[in-house]
Amino acid sequence: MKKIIITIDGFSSCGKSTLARQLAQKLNYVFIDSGAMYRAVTLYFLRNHINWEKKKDVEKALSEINLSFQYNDQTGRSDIYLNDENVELLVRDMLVSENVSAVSTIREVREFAVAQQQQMGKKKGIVMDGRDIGTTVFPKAELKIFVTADPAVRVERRFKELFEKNPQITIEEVKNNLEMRDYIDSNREVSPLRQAADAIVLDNSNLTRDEQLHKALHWAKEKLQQVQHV
Ligand SMILES: Nc1ncnc2c1ncn2[C@@H]1O[C@H](COP(=O)(O)OP(=O)(O)OP(=O)(O)O)[C@@H](O)[C@H]1O
Ligand SMILES: Nc1ccn([C@@H]2O[C@H](COP(=O)(O)O)[C@@H](O)[C@H]2O)c(=O)n1
Repeated sequence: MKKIIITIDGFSSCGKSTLARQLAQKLNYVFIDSGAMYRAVTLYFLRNHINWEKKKDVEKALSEINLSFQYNDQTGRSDIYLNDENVELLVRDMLVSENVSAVSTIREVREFAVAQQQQMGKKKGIVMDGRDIGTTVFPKAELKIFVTADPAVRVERRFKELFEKNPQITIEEVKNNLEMRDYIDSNREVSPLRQAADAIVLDNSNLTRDEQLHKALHWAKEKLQQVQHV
């Protein structure tokens, strides 16, 4: 059976990774959270005090970074590794969230990440979520989904998730971070967050996780049927 590439883009915290992970599981496809790659690069820059305003420092730092995803038996999910260290939890830290969008504006960082993402999709059978997956990484993807949700709903969902790990966190902190990232991501020069012209929009403000999966799975099955006849 022929396989396809599915891209899921959208604003911060609208449920892209949740949907992409579940969809990949149902289809027995690879799931890649491209945001985790930008987060891991940011973690490396912060830890090593890299001055990311300086192109040479960025290039040297990138040459020292190896990113990979490895399956975690305990969680049943793929974790991001930075130079053989599992940093899946560390990259979700607020300090990383505060800096990741600035780091993601850097052309060299994007070229570094995009080249690896395209390599991962060579054999198709992949669901990748992010900001520029349907526009830049896989512009010819068979199925592109652009997820949206009401900003207040997005803040509430992310707050609920982070509060469980850190009861000190405030809703203002979460709201400011989402707004800042959405602004930088949408306004950067290289590969800004955009809805691809051929993407299907999925507003999940009032949908459960199961309902959004059901819709996406329906679109994926339709696409799969079409490509078998080509
Ligand atoms: N339909 C839904 N209803 C309620 N909560 C949801 C729904 N979809 C996802 N969530 C929850 O919302 C939060 C954000 O989801 P997720 O991490 O998948 O978003 P994202 O778009 O990948 O975010 P980011 O780009 O910021 O990493 C998570 O806590 C997730 O469990
Ligand atoms: N394709 C992508 C994916 C992510 N980014 C940047 O990384 C940040 C974190 O991503 P999450 O999906 O984990 O929220 C995001 O805010 C972007 O700045 C990107 O540029 N391109």
